[in-house]
Amino acid sequence: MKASDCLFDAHADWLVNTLANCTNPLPEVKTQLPDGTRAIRRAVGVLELCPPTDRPNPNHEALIISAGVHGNETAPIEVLNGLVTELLNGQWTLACPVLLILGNPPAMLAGDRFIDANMNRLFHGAHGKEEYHGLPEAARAQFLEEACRQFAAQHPHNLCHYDLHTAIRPSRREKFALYPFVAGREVPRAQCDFLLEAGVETLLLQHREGTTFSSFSSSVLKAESFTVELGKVRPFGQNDLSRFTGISTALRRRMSGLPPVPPTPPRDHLAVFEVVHEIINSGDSFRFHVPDDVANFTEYAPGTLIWEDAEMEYRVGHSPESIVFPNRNVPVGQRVGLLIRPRQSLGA
Ligand SMILES: O=C(O)CCC(=O)N[C@@H](CCC(=O)O)C(=O)O
Ligand SMILES: [Zn+2]
Repeated sequence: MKASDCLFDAHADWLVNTLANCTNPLPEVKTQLPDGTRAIRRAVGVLELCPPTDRPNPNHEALIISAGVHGNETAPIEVLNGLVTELLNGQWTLACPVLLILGNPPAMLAGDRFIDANMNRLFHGAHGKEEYHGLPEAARAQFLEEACRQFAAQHPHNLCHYDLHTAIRPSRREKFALYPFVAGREVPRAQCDFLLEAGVETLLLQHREGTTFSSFSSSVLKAESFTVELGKVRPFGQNDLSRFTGISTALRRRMSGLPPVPPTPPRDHLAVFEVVHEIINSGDSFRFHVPDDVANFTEYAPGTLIWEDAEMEYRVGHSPESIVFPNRNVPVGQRVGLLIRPRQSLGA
């Protein structure tokens, strides 16, 4: 029997198995690949793979790679599933322990960002809030946190987490990563090189801890974590996967333990931005003056009115500011968008 037949249903791959069982509490299944790699399906959409202990791990690292935390962001799901299929077919050999996650299977099946609550606001303990009590997405976020905690306890050194997404809007910078805020933390050079290798030429430094998956793994597990935006949201089967070869090649290189490649373009090519202002839906009187169809990284001139409510307004400050993730359709108290500006250096 093939390893994939044991982990999934016969003739199914990981994604098919995940979608077919998205509301089933699947039991844990363990198997071994012909090369000795241990493979554990911890739950629906959660796979842990560990090379034999005598195999070198040249980059001395462990990886958490997640996709599908938003169910309609399908390209990264297809990328990750493709890597799992190659690995289980023996096309290359795993060098480091990996925890691979398809975040929100019911939303993936529905083709929606989420079912009841945006799962990428439920991490870092937020799943325990009263308002989310009893929601399957809160239970899933809690489960994923625990799976990551256990993985991190076994592999505490050089743990990295890449949470792969695609954006709702088009973007003037197609691929960009967000670095969660942790006081005093600076972005390691090797991570910048990896982003460039993956074709991600823009980095946005977050300004405060959040309730995203990457913020959780960064703050709690001390991982080097990034939310990586790889293009635009499209339904399953409608992605041009040739636009995602950068990330899949770079992740395959990391998983198979090959050495880092010198950055092309050179490291200085990484454009770095910082958050100037986080726009929050303040309630009934909140008015957002950014049009619905504006692209990420659209720049606004000093003095432009961005939002107002009964008590205050926000205008762009002395230098231009760009909008990222504009979305007026979020619950009161949640993020409507970020205003950002270029930053001269990483400070690292
Ligand atoms: O395009 C959008 O408006 C959202 C795309 C998306 O899901 N982005 C993540 C970013 C998470 C972070 O800030 O690290 C999200 O909103 O959850
Ligand atoms: Zn997303």
